[in-house]
Amino acid sequence: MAPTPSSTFNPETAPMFTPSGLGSAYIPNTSALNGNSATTPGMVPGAPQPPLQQVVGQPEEPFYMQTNLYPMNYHLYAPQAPPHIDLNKKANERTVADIFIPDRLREYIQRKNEESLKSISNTQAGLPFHVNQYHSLFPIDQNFDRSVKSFGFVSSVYKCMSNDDGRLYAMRRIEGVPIMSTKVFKKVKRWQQLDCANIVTLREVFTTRSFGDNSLILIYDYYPMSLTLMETHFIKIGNNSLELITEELLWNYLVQLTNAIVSIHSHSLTVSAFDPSKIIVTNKGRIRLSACGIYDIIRSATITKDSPEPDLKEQQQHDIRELGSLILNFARSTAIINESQDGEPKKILEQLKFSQEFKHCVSYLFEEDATLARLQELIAPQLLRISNGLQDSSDYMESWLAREVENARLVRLMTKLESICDRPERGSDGAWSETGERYPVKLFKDYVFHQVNESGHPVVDLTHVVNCLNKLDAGSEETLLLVSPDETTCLIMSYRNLKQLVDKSFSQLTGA
Ligand SMILES: Nc1ncnc2c1ncn2[C@@H]1O[C@H](COP(=O)(O)OP(=O)(O)OP(=O)(O)O)[C@@H](O)[C@H]1O
Repeated sequence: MAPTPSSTFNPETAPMFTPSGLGSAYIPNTSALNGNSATTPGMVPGAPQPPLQQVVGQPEEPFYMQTNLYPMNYHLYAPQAPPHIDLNKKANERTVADIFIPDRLREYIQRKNEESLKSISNTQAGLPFHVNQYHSLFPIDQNFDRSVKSFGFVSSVYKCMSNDDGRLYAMRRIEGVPIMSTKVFKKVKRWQQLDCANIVTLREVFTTRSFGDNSLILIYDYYPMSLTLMETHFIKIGNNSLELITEELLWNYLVQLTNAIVSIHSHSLTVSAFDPSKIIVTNKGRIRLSACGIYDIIRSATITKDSPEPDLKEQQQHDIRELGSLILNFARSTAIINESQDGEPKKILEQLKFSQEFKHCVSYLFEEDATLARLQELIAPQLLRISNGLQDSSDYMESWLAREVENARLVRLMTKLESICDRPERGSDGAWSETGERYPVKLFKDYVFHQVNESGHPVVDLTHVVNCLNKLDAGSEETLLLVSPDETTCLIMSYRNLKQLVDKSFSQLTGA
């Protein structure tokens, strides 16, 4: 039967515990999940609490310094979320799953990782083994569409890996662009300098014959599992359900695209076209312009000698109208519009069930003298709402990141335990595992992972496992009784001593 650890910790006599690297941070106590109901910050569960006057009686000393008198609760999980994020359940409502990343978030991240790892045989796909330093090409164009509607040339997108830095990139190949001189790349440097959260960064542009033709290649940052706005709202791909278009969503898009356009214009560049198949959704509600720089290159490559250089101001004004058309088209797709009113933005907007502010803002984009400065004023009230949502989302992610940091230290500890115990090459060395310093570690592993009940049936209790590993990691003074499987050997040890044995054995293995 599994022995029960006895708690003999005495805070009066225990040495001060400040694990290296963790400093003396104040870590408040947590919950029933941690296997205790202690409520005083900085106290070990079950330990007597300091008398109140001890805290009140020394006002000159800050509270966190007083907690140094007691071992920190490093074997406990830190509380998971800021109070305004409703993750906190009552102690009796918690399960061990609560200390791991929520299933939906985990699944989402895993699917992204799987997407990043997808590969295909180059010969089977008829793709080159490498294009300059980029290799492992994988087509991410789900439509297998060879139309020339977007740029006037056939284009395709591949995921690829760079041999230079081992990172994944999105490679856009455009077939047959007549590039006669490097002059057509004159604006590329400016595009590369853009640093905006709503623009996919352009990394490199070159031409290649690797595909057996003259292809123009543009290398962009890669966002796994992203879909275009068209695919998100209008074209069903695989199991994806089409997302409903609401006013809130369109405000969201308008704010993000305004951010992109402001950044592009500030570099004396232009968007040229707000094509919904060239805007990708990289996360819930997060959009990015995905084909930056292409229109400039194609325009320079196909321009005839006598055509005048287009006026930058006019082109930027055109961008604002294009943005208006994109948002208007999305808005009108939510209702059946009287076709006779077609073409008149104001008349179309009148027929839609959107707020007056929204209609006013969208119709402003079609005015002759519309400016980005005024547009930013019109969308300002929405910014607070959107910024609030973004901050909540970032807090939520950080809280789960904090959990994963806690879990990651257990993985490191288990790696140490696994490396130390049952090493086949040390089988003949009795001092290594069976009788020497490693023996308590081996018994501890049994105690943690191989519990059985009275009838000898396995007991799998994840809370017990997590608790024990956390206590070992923290080197808690709590003692536990370790019993050999044949019940002939019993050892009473503290987690602190066990931790020393684990560290010593691991150092011996690594030769540290
Ligand atoms: N930087 C990127 N990272 C990850 N995926 C991307 C990136 N850029 C585009 N994609 C994805 O590649 C796929 C193909 O993009 P593309 O621009 O070719 O769209 P399309 O609808 O096929 O348009 P076209 O008809 O012009 O080929 C889309 O699913 C898009 O989400």
